[in-house]
Amino acid sequence: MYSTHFLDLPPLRSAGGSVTLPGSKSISNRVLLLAALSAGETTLHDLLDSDDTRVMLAALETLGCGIERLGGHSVKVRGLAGALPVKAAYLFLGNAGTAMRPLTAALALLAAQQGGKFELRGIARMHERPIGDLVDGLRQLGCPVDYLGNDGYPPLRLGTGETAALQLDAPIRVRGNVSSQFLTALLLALPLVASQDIQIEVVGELISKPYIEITLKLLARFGVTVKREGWQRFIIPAGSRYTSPGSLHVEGDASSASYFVALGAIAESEQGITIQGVGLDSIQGDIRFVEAAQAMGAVVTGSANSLQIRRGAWPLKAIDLDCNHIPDAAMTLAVMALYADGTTTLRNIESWRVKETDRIAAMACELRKLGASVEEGQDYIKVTPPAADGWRAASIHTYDDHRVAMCFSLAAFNPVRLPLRIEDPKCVAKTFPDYFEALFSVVQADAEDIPVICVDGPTASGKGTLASQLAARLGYELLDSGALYRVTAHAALQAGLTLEAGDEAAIAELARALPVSFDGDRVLLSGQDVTDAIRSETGGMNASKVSVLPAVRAALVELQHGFRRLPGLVADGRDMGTVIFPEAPLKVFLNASAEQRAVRRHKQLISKGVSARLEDLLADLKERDLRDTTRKSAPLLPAQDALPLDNSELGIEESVQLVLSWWEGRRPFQGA
Ligand SMILES: O=C(O)C1=C[C@@H](OP(=O)(O)O)[C@@H](O)[C@H](O)C1
Ligand SMILES: C=C(OP(=O)(O)O)C(=O)O
Repeated sequence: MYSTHFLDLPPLRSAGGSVTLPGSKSISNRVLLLAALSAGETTLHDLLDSDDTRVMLAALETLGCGIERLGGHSVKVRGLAGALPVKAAYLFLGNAGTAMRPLTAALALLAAQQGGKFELRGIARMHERPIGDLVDGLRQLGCPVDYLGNDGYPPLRLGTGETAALQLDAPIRVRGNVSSQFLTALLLALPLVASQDIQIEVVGELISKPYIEITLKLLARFGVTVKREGWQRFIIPAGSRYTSPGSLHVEGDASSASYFVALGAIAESEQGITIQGVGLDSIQGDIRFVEAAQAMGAVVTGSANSLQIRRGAWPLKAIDLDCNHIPDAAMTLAVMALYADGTTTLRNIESWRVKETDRIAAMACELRKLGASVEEGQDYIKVTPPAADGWRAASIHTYDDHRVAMCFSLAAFNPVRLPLRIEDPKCVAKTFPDYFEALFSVVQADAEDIPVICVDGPTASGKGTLASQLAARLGYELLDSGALYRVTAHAALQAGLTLEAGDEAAIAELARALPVSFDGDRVLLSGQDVTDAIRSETGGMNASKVSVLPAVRAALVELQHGFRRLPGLVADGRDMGTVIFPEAPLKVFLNASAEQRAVRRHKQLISKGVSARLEDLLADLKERDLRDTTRKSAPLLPAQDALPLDNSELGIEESVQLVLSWWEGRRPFQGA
């Protein structure tokens, strides 16, 4: 997951390949709760692992449910069979509607039935998301529910600690026009108390109906068949009781699929995009996003459990669509609309206003930043794409809304090839923590569009620390080119070669196919950890020796270019700005006095328990400086356009901030 403050996407060119989607949020949280309420054990496979499911799992554990993590997205749940071993608890449910609403109903009923008292809270936004219609329904049933903040919103107290008589005779009336999750919550909870037939009557128009279908299908998997009359009346038969199906596989998330369906519709591609884990047999309503994408021009084929998408009509065709049945995936249509041949209208989406943020306002604001014309109404949005010269490089504010972050990433395909900034990319953790990794695995940018920051400088100048900090803050790849020379020298010695000119051709041969890889701070050669061996003083001297050999330097060029990957690169070395990435948009030449560098190296060695004499280190360092600056091939020199940074008197954070401010000055997003 990218936990940076922002993630800059370079303009993207094309896409192709296959992604496997994480499990469906809606199914994961429903089956977790159903398994917890059933008798016996249920093993759930391919469960979503994200913020929303973590709060559900933590809540169930707090309530005394046995949860065993089996690894690889499988979890074994030991059900409570409807009995409450823990009668009082405080539960934090983040911003997960699929945890807050169903747990409210289940715990309110169980608290009344068995004498319990529970407090349910979430993040600030959860306390602005309505729950009054559900609470009204629960109060009709005789459940004590108190608002602990504002009336109609969480936090809530359920139960008093005493039992309360439940009134199951009269139909429970629940409004369905704010969120379908209130009806879902009652449907999931009422089988726990169905000593008689229980009727639910939906008042007003029910929204997001396909989510009720998911609920009914999963209830059936756990042995409860609800009778229904259209969308108005639902009857839970007397004697309903949850029975575990033993094990259950969770489908990939159809709402998450929408970003990759859209990608296939937008991006040029030879092979198209394949989505694994969800397909035409899905029980999730958002699978019908495919029809909307087809209407805009996508060419989609599918099987039970996978989808293949290719670009068809281009530009996309503008549509006018009632999106009430696909409220989550419809946000993706609003971004596809940027590539359409006219104005796209998405209707009947008032529920957007009470989700992770006011999504109609948020989408309108961010689409306008990109240059689109947007009209918003209480329950609709109309998007007209920017004119060819009207696109702007935008910094997309994401409002702690995973879907805003995910759908706007598709704006990086803009025809004028502007980069795009996604603020707070970690908000995708709600349902798809590795969204950007998945995106980068199937999209391509032109190499020259992928930004590179070069940090060159002499030994012990602090390049490594500065470069790795910059890479971490920007979410960029890191190339420690010095390590490549160290590994080459190590591999050459292992192969019985000398590090002298006589073996130059053989070392170069070896360097060309160097089986090196990086795993965080660890350096691997043919999968073997060689970090300590190459990071030693001798390792450094050996690197300096092979690095004077021109054939070796040439052999490593391609390997180094290969590190220029999405979303960007910080390259640390001695000739990054002069030879390897001469067109890099920012080059820093880092330096400090030889004495300062020797002192730092000395401290570093002492802290590792290696004894060393300061005078020796200073002499070695001067020797290396001389060799590096006077070698014939790519001597250590600042690039002409490099910015000098003498960090003799600067702390690490000061240097990092300074370079980040230089970088920001070269980005097009100022004032966004
Ligand atoms: O029941 C569910 O799993 C959901 C129902 C929908 O909410 P509304 O019914 O509030 O539209 C949807 O937006 C949400 O992401 C998940
Ligand atoms: C509305 C959403 O979430 P929640 O389940 O919290 O309602 C969503 O995921 O888009």
